[in-house]
Amino acid sequence: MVKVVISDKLGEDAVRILEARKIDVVFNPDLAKDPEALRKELADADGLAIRSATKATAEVIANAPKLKVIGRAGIGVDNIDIDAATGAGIAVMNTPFGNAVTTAEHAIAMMFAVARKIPQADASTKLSKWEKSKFMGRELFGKTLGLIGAGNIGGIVASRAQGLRMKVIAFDPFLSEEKAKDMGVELVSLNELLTRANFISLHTPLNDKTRNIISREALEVIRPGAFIVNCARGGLIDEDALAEALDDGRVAGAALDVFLEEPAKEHPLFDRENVVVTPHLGASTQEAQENVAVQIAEQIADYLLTGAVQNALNMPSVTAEEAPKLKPFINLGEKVGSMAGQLSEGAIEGITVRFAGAVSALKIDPIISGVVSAALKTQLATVNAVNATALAKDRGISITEEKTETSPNFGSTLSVRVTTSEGEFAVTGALFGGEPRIVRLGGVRLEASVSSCMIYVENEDKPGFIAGLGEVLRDANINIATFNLGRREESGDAVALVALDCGKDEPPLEAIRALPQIKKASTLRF
Ligand SMILES: NC(=O)C1=CN([C@@H]2O[C@H](COP(=O)(O)OP(=O)(O)OC[C@H]3O[C@@H](n4cnc5c(N)ncnc54)[C@H](O)[C@@H]3O)[C@@H](O)[C@H]2O)C=CC1
Ligand SMILES: O=C(O)C(=O)COP(=O)(O)O
Repeated sequence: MVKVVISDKLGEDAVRILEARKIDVVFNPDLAKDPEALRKELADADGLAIRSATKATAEVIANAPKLKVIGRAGIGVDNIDIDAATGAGIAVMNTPFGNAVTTAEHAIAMMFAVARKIPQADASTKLSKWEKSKFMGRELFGKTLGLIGAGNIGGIVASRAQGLRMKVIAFDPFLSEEKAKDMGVELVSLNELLTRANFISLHTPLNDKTRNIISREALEVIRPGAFIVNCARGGLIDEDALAEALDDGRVAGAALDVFLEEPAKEHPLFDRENVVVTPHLGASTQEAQENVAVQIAEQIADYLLTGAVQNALNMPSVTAEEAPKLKPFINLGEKVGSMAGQLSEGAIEGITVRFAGAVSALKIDPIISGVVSAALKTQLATVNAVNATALAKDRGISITEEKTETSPNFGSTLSVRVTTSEGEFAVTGALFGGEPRIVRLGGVRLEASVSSCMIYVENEDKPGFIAGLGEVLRDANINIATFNLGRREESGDAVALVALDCGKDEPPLEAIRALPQIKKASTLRF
């Protein structure tokens, strides 16, 4: 039975959806705080569903041998070691839209809260102090809001702020001028944003480029009296430098939902009058939590049960409708790619995948990932369909795709040409009744199914070869399962693809190579 561990406080709907799809669910939010217990639970788990409290570190991933998918019920994935997951062939998914409105609303609420000192006034009034003159605030109308990051959440914040008649500027190097114009947002440099904005709101992911984007230097040039709102990630702000800027009045106030270390039960910034804080509540509304729980449970179940991929950060998307159509071609691609990889000699420099016929109309990225992964497996132990194309790119191996709508003799064919330092080798396959068949091998036509232990032989097309090969295999007590021959021309070069019942035993390659007509012999494993 497929098993999914939920180690964070996800909405109950997630359990209901997974169980309805006959998945065994372990729902234990305490696991987020107990890495040892989490590791034990993950020893036989296929999926892991989390929010921000669980840290899916390289160590956690290394101890989860069956894990196939990590689903983040939310947006930020900085608590997941994506490189480690990719290396282990684990899909990492999030729910990019489910909590975006809720988080944008929280940022707007925090902007009001800090500008009008609402939490402080609330606490004081409840203590019967009625300090009306103490809580003089600032108006948002007509002020400039500077967004650092204007994607989903930043974009929603922009539209709400425009409704409040704020002027919105943004620093976002990945946002086009055209999109910014559509949003009614002026794109500026970070420096210009810091010097112009009355309010600054952060909405980028946390990564190596954005860590400490509000640095000590940034706080030195910030417009005096500006307010800072952070509903993205704690690591975006240098918290020590912010404390100093708040103390000397350069920053008028800060509203923080997120902190460098969470849970933040004690924090130097908590003592300050001009700081408003919430405990990472950005996504915490009933609506958002229902959305993300339902979405991630469906995405995880779809992936584990049908192969459909939605909102993955480390692999191409495949819809539930596409998945069953793609599955046989992914399987074919793996066989053809593996055979081409195993039969090529020298360091792989390029892989060309040619799609002919009906397959060319399908989504080919997942098939290419399967081909590349299988072809590289002879050279790279850690390659898998999730990391294959990235790994190939890293190593300077070119991946080329070619498509043609027609395939003269078959409904569809898939050809893989592997180019190496020594030359090139091409294999073509097709589906017969949904099963992979090799239909062309090194330029020679034949027709062979693929089995777990095979030998590939190139020989001179002369009488006596088959008898000789049969004798060698008989002497080794290895049964021939199927024998497929093809040749370039009469009495020219021939190839044979022989399936053997050899289990784990190695075929007697040296004896085969010693036969008089043999030019080349290799073992193939699938
Ligand atoms: N407080 C909370 O509970 C929540 C926090 N978040 C945080 O909000 C972040 C943003 O979420 P979305 O808007 O949905 O993501 P998004 O991916 O739609 O937008 C992020 C934007 O940041 C921009 N960006 C990336 N690198 C940048 C850089 N170096 N400088 C400036 N801009 C940069 C991107 O171009 C993009 O437009 C998430 O990554 C997450 O960490 C998200 C949901 C809830
Ligand atoms: O979706 C996000 O990125 C969030 O930060 C929300 O975090 P949470 O699910 O509330 O722990």
